[in-house]
Amino acid sequence: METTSHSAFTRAEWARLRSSVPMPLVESDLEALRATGEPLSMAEVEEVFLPLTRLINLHVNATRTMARVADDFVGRPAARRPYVVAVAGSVAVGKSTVARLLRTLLSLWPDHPRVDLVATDGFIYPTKELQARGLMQRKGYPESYDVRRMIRFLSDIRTAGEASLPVYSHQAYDALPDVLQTVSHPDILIFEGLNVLQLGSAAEGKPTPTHTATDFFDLTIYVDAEPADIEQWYIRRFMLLKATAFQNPASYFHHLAAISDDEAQAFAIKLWQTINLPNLQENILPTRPRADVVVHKRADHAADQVLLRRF
Ligand SMILES: Nc1ncnc2c1ncn2[C@@H]1O[C@H](COP(=O)(O)OP(=O)(O)O)[C@@H](O)[C@H]1O
Ligand SMILES: CC(C)(COP(=O)(O)O)[C@@H](O)C(=O)NCCC(=O)O
Repeated sequence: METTSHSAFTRAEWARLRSSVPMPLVESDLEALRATGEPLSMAEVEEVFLPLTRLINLHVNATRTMARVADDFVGRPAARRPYVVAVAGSVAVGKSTVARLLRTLLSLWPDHPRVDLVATDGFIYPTKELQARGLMQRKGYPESYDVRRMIRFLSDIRTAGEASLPVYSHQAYDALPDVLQTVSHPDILIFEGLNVLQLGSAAEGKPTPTHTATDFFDLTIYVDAEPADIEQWYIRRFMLLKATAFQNPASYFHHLAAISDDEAQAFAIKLWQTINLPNLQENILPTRPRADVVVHKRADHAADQVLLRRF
C-alpha cells in the first residue's frame, strides 16, 4: 500500500536492503532482549532490523557530515552531539523490545558504539501528582506527562550531551523516589514512548509551546499493529504478569494475583478498553503519518510491511 507520505516495502523487499550487513547475534542474545511474552526470532532480526540499522548507520554518518558543514561555516571546532532515534507506538505493541534490540544492534557498529536508551515513562507525573490532577485513569495520555521536563531533557541532550530523568517502576506503578537515570554523551540515544511524536498543544489560556519533542529527533520509528491484535497481546501479557510479577507483594497489582483468571482477564480488558485503546485512537495513531519509518506487525508479532517516509 503506497501512500502519499510513505513508500511501502513488503517484508521480502525490505529484507533485501540489509545488503551485506552481517548477523551479529545468537539465540541467547535474543533471549535477553525479549519482553514478557513477546516472541523475537533470528529471522526477524535479519530480515527487518538489520536493514533498519543499516539505514540508521548511513543516516548517522550523513547527519555528522551536515553538522561538520555548519561548524566549519561558522569557524567553530567540530562538536559531536548525540543522534536521537524516537520509537513510538501503542501500549503493549512491543516498543521496548524494538528499542532494546536497536540499542544492541547499533552499539555493534564501530561508528557509534555508545547507545543509550530512555523510556518516556520517566516523565509521567508521580502517582501523588496524577491523583491530585485527577489523572490516574489517564496514565499515558499527553496530559499525564511532565512535557516541559521532557523537552528540557531533550534540549540538554542535544546541546550539552548530558541530562537526567526520573525512573519509572512498572512494579510500583509509579516513579521511584530520588532515583535518576543519567544519560552522558552517547553516540546515539533511543527515546521510546507512547507520545514521542505528539505535537503538543497549548494548555487553556497558555501560549503555544515553542518546541515539541519531535524538534529534537533525527529519526522517528512507529511500531504499528492492528488494535485488535495489540489488545490480545496486552491481555496475554497481563495474564503472564499475574502469574509472575504480580505475585510479588511489592507489585501495585499484587491484589490481582489472588483473584481468578477470569476476573483478572476482565480487569485487563477494562484497562485496555477504557485507557489504552482510547489513548491509541485519540493520541497515538494520529502521529503515525509523521514517522520516518513505520514497522507494521502481524498477529504473530512478525513484521509484514515497512513504510519509509518520502519527505
Ligand atoms: N504491570 C506491569 N508489571 C511489570 N512489567 C510491566 C507491567 N506493564 C508493562 N510492563 C513491561 O513494561 C514494558 C513496557 O510496556 P509498554 O509500555 O506497554 O510498551 P511496549 O509493550 O510497547 O514495550 C514491557 O517490557 C512490559 O512487559
Ligand atoms: C507507563 C505507560 C503509560 C507507558 O509509558 P511510556 O514509557 O510509553 O511513556 C503504560 O505502561 C501504563 O502503565 N499505562 C496505564 C494503563 C495500564 O496499566 O495499562
